[in-house]
Amino acid sequence: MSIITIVGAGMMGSAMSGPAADNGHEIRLVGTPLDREIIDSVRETGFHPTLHQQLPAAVAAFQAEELDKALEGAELVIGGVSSFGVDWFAEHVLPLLRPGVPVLSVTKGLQDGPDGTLTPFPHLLAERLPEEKRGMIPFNAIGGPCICFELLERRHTMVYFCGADLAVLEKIRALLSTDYYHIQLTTDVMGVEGCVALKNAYAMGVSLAVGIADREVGEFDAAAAEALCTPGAPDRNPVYNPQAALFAQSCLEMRRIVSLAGGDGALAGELPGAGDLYVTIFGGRTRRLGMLLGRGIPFTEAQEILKGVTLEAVVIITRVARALRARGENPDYYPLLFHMDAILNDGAEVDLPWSKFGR
Ligand SMILES: NC(=O)C1=CN([C@@H]2O[C@H](COP(=O)(O)OP(=O)(O)OC[C@H]3O[C@@H](n4cnc5c(N)ncnc54)[C@H](OP(=O)(O)O)[C@@H]3O)[C@@H](O)[C@H]2O)C=CC1
Ligand SMILES: O=C(CO)COP(=O)(O)O
Repeated sequence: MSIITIVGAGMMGSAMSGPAADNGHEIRLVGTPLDREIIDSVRETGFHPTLHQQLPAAVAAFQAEELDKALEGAELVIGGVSSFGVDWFAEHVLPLLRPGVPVLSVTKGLQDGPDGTLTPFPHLLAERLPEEKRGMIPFNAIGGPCICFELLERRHTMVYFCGADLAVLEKIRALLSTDYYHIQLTTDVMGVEGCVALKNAYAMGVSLAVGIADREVGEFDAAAAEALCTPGAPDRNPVYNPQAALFAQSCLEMRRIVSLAGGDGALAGELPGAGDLYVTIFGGRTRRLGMLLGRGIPFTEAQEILKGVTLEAVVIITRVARALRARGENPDYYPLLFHMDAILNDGAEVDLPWSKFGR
């Protein structure tokens, strides 16, 4: 039995309590200052209000100000924030980490630099460690298709754990592996993290086709809004050829971008790329944004409709398009990405550049 501390009580961080509990560990779930109500609820009844699921009995909940106490004796720290919470994590959590205790993050995203570099979060966090702790904390991440609800329902789920040191990754796998949580290991952090961040961007791109087809059903009214914004609602006008073509184009562009950034581009056709793209198109939140935009709803209006929903696609599309521009890359090599950037950042209408797709 080990102590595992999860920092960030959002949906995915909290869902990691499933495999941790099934391995018999003591689990401490710490909220960010924004997670106060979640922590109150978990403390009172064990119920997680955004996951709408009961957390395992082994979970003890802590408010943000109890972070130091929750980290005492921990053998693994799981970072549960979204890309919007990475600065908070760097500022408030990094200074409290104990040397030698590994971090495993669920966060999917990349940070771009002025020269067009794309940095995965494990590298970014390592750079932001206080001087006296540099090199003393191994940062690792989880990448791959894993919808939080299903992990907590103990559905078969296969992911990668990535980090610089295979021996550390082996130890973390031993803490969390179960007969339903299948974990592969790799030291290709850029490959895995690049793919899983980019799939959020491209899940929006593929879902544009669903919204475009929905235009044929009628005006954008209450029924259309419900069909497009309710998780799991069936498509009103199901069409698959355009989605399949966009899916393939997404894999092609992900391969090019990940290779350019220094990762193994082949992963774009495997679990972190195609696998995670598939699950996000069918089960993720990003899908709703793509469908609304495809329906012809301007981005600012779509944002308003989806207020409160975590949408990382917007950030990743903006950052990666900016990085590719900074590198002087030919936009015709990434036509779907640049079209998505124009829709979000220049108010462009959805008009998929079909003639530019393919090799
Ligand atoms: N949901 C899923 O199925 C999966 C998600 N992921 C990844 O896991 C990460 C978390 O996603 P998920 O749990 O779904 O998202 P949630 O929105 O449920 O949780 C996000 C977490 O980050 C915190 N956070 C957000 N903004 C800030 C901020 N500005 N300062 C401090 N903390 C902040 C949240 O606090 P608060 O809730 O109060 O905003 C919360 O603890 C994402 O990067 C996502 O891509 C990976 C695999 C699957
Ligand atoms: O990353 C995810 C599944 O692996 C979840 O995607 P969304 O952010 O679109 O919900």
